[in-house]
Amino acid sequence: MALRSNPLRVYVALTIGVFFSSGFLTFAAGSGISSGSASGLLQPYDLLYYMGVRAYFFEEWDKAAEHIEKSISIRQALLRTRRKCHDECLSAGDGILSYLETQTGDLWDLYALDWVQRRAECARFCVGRAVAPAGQLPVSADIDYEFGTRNAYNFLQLTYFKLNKMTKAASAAHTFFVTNPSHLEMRNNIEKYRRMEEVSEDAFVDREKELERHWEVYDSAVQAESSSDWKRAVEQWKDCVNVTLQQMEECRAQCAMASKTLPEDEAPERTGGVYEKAAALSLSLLACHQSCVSLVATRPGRVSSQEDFLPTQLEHLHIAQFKAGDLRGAIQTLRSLLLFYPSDADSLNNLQLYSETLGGDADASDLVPSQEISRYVKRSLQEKKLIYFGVEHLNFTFTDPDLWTPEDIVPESLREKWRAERERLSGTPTEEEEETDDSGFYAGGPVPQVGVTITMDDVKLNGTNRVVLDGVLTQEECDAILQLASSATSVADSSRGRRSPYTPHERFEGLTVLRALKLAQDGMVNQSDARLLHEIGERARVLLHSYFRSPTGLFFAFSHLVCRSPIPGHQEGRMDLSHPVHVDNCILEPETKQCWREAPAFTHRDLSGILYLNEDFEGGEFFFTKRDAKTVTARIQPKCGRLVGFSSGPVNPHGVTAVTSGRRCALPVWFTKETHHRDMEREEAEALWAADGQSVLKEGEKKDGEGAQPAARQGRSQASQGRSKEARREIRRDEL
Ligand SMILES: O=C(O)CCC(=O)C(=O)O
Ligand SMILES: [Fe+2]
Repeated sequence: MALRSNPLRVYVALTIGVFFSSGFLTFAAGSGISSGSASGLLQPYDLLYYMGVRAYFFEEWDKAAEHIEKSISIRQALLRTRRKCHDECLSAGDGILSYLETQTGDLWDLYALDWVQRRAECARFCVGRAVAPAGQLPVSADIDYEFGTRNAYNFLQLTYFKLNKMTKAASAAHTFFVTNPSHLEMRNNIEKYRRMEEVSEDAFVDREKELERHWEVYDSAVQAESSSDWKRAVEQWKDCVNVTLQQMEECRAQCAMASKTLPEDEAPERTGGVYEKAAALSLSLLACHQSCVSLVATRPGRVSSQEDFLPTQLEHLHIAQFKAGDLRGAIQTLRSLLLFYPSDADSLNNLQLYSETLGGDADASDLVPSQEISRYVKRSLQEKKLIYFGVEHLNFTFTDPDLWTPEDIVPESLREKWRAERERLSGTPTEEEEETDDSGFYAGGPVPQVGVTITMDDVKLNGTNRVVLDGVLTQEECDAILQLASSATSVADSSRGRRSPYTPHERFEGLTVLRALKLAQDGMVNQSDARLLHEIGERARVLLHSYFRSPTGLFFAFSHLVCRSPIPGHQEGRMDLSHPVHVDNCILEPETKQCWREAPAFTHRDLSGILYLNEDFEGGEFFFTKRDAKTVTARIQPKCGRLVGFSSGPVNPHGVTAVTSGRRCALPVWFTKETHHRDMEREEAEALWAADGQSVLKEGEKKDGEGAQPAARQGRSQASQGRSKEARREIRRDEL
């Protein structure tokens, strides 16, 4: 599992550390919390999860499986309970509704917010009957993240593998992979499970499928549509709308109990008195409801939601109904769609067309919008109205997830503010925005190594914070590293490498410093070559740190020697890239030119470098583009000793053209300014060398005179002493 760059690995280890030192787990174990429901009430699932993870790190596999499974099932039971309570409390506080009809102005808002609270209280009381008090407390953001990213299944996968329960391991692997599709190691693990005789195809089930059912229906609706099977498309789209509405309810049901704090810590002028605090609670509950729009519209493993999710489905549905000859259905669907966009010209035209085709029958009373959609839109508008009241008067912040919200829901004063903001922004040319880099790097510093030259700078590379340096390695050094790559590959796998994660037409071999060291310890590769691999990375670090005038220390975030080679027989008519255009620390959306700095991107990477080792291959050219991922701004042909460096952010989208013959080897290096994101695997290698009496750091210092980096060096050596054990644990977790 390539979790080395995932903050979570650190998190798991740290959490365990904290628990140990506070004696919390000892207390928990002593107090007999070993099952989910000793008292008949649901116990806190987060505690069980921690216990499971602890057992995992102690390699107590049976216990790990038991606790983690229990925490998953208790969490699911908790979600079900909340849903049941949500449904039971739908009418709570409805007495207040009659006041609402008669009140206006601030009093209306007061009553409305009170009504929101009554419902939430009812739900909390109801949940209290089934869940132990500790289980009712909001879980920490870390636990939310663990379950949100399905990391529990990541642990379960290896746990079951160790227990030799391959079917369960495969199912856990698949479940994790659904939300982590770029997880290279899990993909490889899944391939291994597929090759196992005892694992049948049925094993690859998504254990969390219930929550994603609407996507399954969505995809089959699209499929029916693309094969022009209109009758089936109608059924599937109808189903999709219904399931989406249900998922929305599931999601909203969790809000009454979701983590939420009274804004006590905020400045008094912001939170005011009791009324403001109570209002803030109700508002955050409403905002939580609204956020379900985006959550439900985000596919597992994606970061951005599908905009206008429900209206889009209605759009598809009415077209399918029209094609299938169900004009009455089409009219009804269009009327539902018009609830979202009442003045949409296309919908109105279509409505007219359908009505004319149908003759005078179109106004029949049964052709009204669907009740569910009417209720959905009405409720959403009510919520938005209240929320915008809070935005206007109570400093509440809210990002509306919908595109269809009518203007008049937003108070005039807010609209005025937004207009001014838009005008201010529209004066800024987008091109200019593209070129600003807030990384803190500033290209043009000195290059502190004899023989290294600056071949291309920002001007020649048409961009910001980019450089090409030559002469970083000698030919002998390149040859030694290439030899290391070959030896490591022939040891690792007789089929010479795995399929590339970026293209099916290439193989991809990766070698980290730690792996090289271990191979050297086993006598499979030269010890001196393994050390050279470490040392040249360090050389790149010192050069780039200096050239980009980094204001802080730079730590290795990750690095591995990578060779790419074409798979014979898969080369004809290749249109793909060896590495598609991407940005190293965010997810590039070329259509909008946005770059999302969020998982699964390696968001902590700040500076990137690629140190090339050879040129005897075809293709494999490195190129920079603009944010559209199309306009190439510079091209660089790899060769021995050439180092491309650039800041890892959105000013530097880049890619690699297809490697069509030969074998292209390079050492990508990524650096972070944040010490806690540094690469612990690399540190473990350093610690092992140090324990062997071979001071790698000293050698690095001699070579590049990196006296200017005390922070980095200190960080590394401290970590070598204190954290190598954790690092080893983490690595174990990655391997099958
Ligand atoms: O190999 C190269 O030239 C670039 C690789 C790259 O961009 C990456 O691994 O992120
Ligand atoms: Fe990259």
